Amino acid sequence: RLYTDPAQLPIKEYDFLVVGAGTAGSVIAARLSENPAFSVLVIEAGSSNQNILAAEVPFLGSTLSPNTTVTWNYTTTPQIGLNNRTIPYPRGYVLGGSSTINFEIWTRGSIDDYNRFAKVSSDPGWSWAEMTHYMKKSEHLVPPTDNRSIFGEVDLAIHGIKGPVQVSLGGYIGGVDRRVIDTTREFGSEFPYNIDMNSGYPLGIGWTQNSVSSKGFRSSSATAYLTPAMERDNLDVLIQTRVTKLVAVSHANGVPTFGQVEVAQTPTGPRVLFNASKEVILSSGSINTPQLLQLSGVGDSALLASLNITTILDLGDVGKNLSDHAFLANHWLVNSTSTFEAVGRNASLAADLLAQWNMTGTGLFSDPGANQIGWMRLPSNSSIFQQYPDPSAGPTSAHYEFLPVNGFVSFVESTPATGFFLSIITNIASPLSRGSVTLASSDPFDNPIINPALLESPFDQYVMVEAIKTAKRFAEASAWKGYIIEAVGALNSTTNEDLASYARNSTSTVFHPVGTARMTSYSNKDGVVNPDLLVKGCSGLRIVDASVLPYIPAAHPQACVYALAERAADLIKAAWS
Ligand SMILES: Cc1cc2nc3c(=O)[nH]c(=O)nc-3n(C[C@H](O)[C@H](O)[C@H](O)COP(=O)(O)OP(=O)(O)OC[C@H]3O[C@@H](n4cnc5c(N)ncnc54)[C@H](O)[C@@H]3O)c2cc1C
Repeated sequence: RLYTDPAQLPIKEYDFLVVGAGTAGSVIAARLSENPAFSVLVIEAGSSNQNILAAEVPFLGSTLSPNTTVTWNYTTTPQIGLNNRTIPYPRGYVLGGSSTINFEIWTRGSIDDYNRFAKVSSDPGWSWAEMTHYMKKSEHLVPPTDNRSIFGEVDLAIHGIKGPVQVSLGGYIGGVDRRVIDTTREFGSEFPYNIDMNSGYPLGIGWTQNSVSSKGFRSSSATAYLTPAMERDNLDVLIQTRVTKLVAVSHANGVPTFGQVEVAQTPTGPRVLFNASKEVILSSGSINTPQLLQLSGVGDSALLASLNITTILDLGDVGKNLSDHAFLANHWLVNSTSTFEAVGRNASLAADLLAQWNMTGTGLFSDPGANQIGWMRLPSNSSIFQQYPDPSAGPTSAHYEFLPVNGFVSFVESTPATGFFLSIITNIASPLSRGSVTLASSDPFDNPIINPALLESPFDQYVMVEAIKTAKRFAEASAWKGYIIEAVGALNSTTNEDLASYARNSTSTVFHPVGTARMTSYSNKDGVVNPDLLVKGCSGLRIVDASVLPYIPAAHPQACVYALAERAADLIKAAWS
C-alpha cells in the first residue's frame, strides 16, 4: 500500500526496510515481497510517478531534467577538467528513481566489465557468465512500436522474454538512421556493424535498445516492479519521506548492528523511527547512499569528526571512487528540415505527435531519440598508454561511445533559433578520473558536495579528443554527402590542443555516477561492501544500488543496476530462507 505520511503507517517494524524506491530499491522491494512471510517497507524521498506525462512519453524524458520536481536538484563542484564550470547533476526524486527520468538507453556492458567485478570481489557470481541469468530475468524484449521486422537489428536469442522491464528498439525510423547504418557499410573496418551490443561484445555500431514498452510507454522500475508488487499485503511504500539517519541498535565486540532508520518529511518536521528485524537495505543511489552513510557515522572518521559526527564505523572509502561518463555533443549544420528542431519550433506539430502517441502509442514520441550507438576502443598502440594504464576492463570494453542524434542535443547550450542539426555525442566509456561525494554539513537536508571529476585525468581528455576526431571521420562517409553542410563552432578546430580546449569548454555528463560505496573482496580491508553487498565491519546493513559497482561499466548503467539488484534479491532471500 502507498502512504504519504509516516504517521499513517499501521506498524513501525518490518523484516526489511528499503531506503529509496529507485531503480534498484524497487527491484528489491518487489522481489523480497514475493515471499509472503517477509514484511517490507520501502521509503522514498520523492513523489509518486503517477500522472507525469513526460515520465511516460519516451521522447519527452529528457525534459524531466534538470531542476524539476522529480529530480534532486544537485550541482557539481567547479570541475577542474571543464575549466572550472559547474554542471547540473540530476538524480531521480520519484518512485522508480533515476529509471523514471533517464533517457531509457538499455546497454548491459561487456564481458570484461562483469569479469572485472568478479575478479575484484573474488566472487564468480558477478561474472558475465553468471550475471546473464539476471540480465535476462529483468528484461522482456518486445516489438518496437512501429512493429517493423527487427530481423538483423537484434539477436533475439540472448534476451529475456519474461522479465518485468520491457525493452524494445526505437519505434520511429527516419531522420539519420539509414545514413548511420550506411556508414557502417562504407567504413566497416573502423565502424563495424554490430547486430546486438548486449551480447557481451559491444564494440561496433548497432541499433539502440530502450526501456520502452511495445505500447510506447517508458518502462521503469516503478512501472515494471513496484506498482504490480504494491497489491501485496506485505509491502508498504512510504513516499515524500526522507531517511535522515541509519541507526545502530546494538554493538557487540565493536561490531555495530544496524536495525533502525530515522525519517522526516521536512527539515524541521518530526523525526519518526522504523525498525528492521532482519536488514536495512540502502538503495539511495550513488550520491545519496554515501551521503546517508556519512550522516549516520559510517565513513572516513577524520571527515566525520570535522563535521561533529560521531564515527560508528570507520570506512575511508565511503564517497570515494565516484566514476562517471563525460559527455560531449558535437554538432553539424545539415541540409534538412525534418530534424528534432522541426518539432521544437512548431507547437502544432508537437501537439499532433503527442496526439498520435496518445491515441496509438506510436510515432516519434514513442522513441527516446537515439536509434544507434557505437562503442569504440583506442588503437592498442596509442601513445597515451606509455603514460597511463588502460582503465578499460579489457578488450571487449569501449574507451568511448558514439551517439548519433537527429537534432541539436546539448546540456551546456540552448538549441539555436535557426538551422537544422545532426549531433554525434561522444562519451568517455572507461574513464580514469575519479571523484567523490562528501557531506557539506551534518544536516540531512543539505546537499552533499559532488565532484565527478569530469575530464580531470589527461587520459580522459586524450580519449575525448580521439573520439571527436573519430566522429569527424564518421561524418565524412558518402552517406552524409549533400546532407551535412558544415561542422558547428569549435568542432572545426584541427589541432589536438584546440580540440581539447573545445572539449573542456563544452563537455558535461551523461549522468552515470557509480562506485561511491564500492564492492571489494572479503579479504580486502578497503572498499565499503563485501561481495554479498553487506557493509564491511557491521551487521544488518546492505547496499544495493549503483554505488557498489567498483568500476563504471562501459555502458549506460541501468541494465547493469537491474541485474545487480536481481542477484542481490536472490542473495538476501537465500540469507534469510
Ligand atoms: C538524466 C539521466 C539520464 C540517464 N540516462 C540513462 C540511460 O539512458 N540509460 C541508462 O542505462 N542509464 C541512464 N541513467 C543512469 C541510470 O538511470 C542510473 O544509473 C540508475 O537508475 C541508478 O539506479 P540506482 O538504484 O542506483 O539509483 P536511483 O534510481 O537514482 O534511486 C535512488 C532512489 O533513492 C531515493 N533516495 C535518495 N536518498 C533518499 C533518502 N535519504 N531517503 C529516501 N529515499 C532516498 C531517490 O529519490 C531515488 O528514488 C541516467 C540517469 C539520469 C539522472
